[in-house]
Amino acid sequence: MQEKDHIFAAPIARLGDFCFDHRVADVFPDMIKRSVPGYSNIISAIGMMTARFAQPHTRLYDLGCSLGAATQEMRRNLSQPGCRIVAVDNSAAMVERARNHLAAFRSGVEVELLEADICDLAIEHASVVVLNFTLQFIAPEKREALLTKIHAGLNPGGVLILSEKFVSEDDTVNELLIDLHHDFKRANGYSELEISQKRTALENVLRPDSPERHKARLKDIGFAHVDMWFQCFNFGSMVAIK
Ligand SMILES: C[S@@+](CC[C@H](N)C(=O)[O-])C[C@H]1O[C@@H](n2cnc3c(N)ncnc32)[C@H](O)[C@@H]1O
Ligand SMILES: O=C(O)C(=O)C[C@]1(C(=O)O)C=C[C@@H](O)C=C1
Repeated sequence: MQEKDHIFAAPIARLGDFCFDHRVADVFPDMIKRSVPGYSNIISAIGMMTARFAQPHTRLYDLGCSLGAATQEMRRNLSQPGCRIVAVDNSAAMVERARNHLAAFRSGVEVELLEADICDLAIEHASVVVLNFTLQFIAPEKREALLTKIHAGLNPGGVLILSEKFVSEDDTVNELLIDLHHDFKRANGYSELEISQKRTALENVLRPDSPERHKARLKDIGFAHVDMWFQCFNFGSMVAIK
């Protein structure tokens, strides 16, 4: 049985910053499904894009893998020979649970699961790199260096799949998308208190960029083809092909 997310259900006197500790890791599948519109569609599409873009004898990276949902979908869709998936997260609680999750599925594909900061990771011989709702948690001043390193580590024809929460550059649309996201959370059973306490806890740690900012940065770094392939409210996913 999956545990249900009640982390922000009761009033919290001293609300700290949101972090990926063992309490979050324990309820993470329920939390992300009820919080991110389109999450399961994005996971499926990561599998579909893996099938298309994986090149034989290359590495595939799942950066900020949490419990390994994207890793598992990549693994299921990988038929190219000699590939290795490198799944990385800097939360010990996530990595510990990801190890158990991934062990529950039989597969011939090699997965290397690392507890590490993706900003310090070497990225080499890559054909597919996934940042599924991870870049938004990286300090804004470190994002360009990380994306530049990913671009350098990708083979020609390789792909970066970048899913993020966005901020709209139009204030009215931004408010609308945030309201619609909160409606989505209400419809998924979150209370007003849960929504507002989580919003406050995320304020200092999840700093979204606009789609325009992401696109311009990826193009400046040198990706040849960049576009949004999915968006629902203020959440979406982009592809960037080298
Ligand atoms: C929203 S979750 C990602 C969800 C996951 N990719 C999925 O598809 O289910 C963000 C993850 O990024 C990890 N993370 C944040 N900063 C990181 C860093 N500097 N290095 C490695 N992992 C990081 C967090 O620990 C967390 O597990
Ligand atoms: O719950 C929210 O409002 C979110 O922003 C969703 C979000 C995310 O985008 O990563 C935030 C933290 C949790 O990891 C799960 C989902």
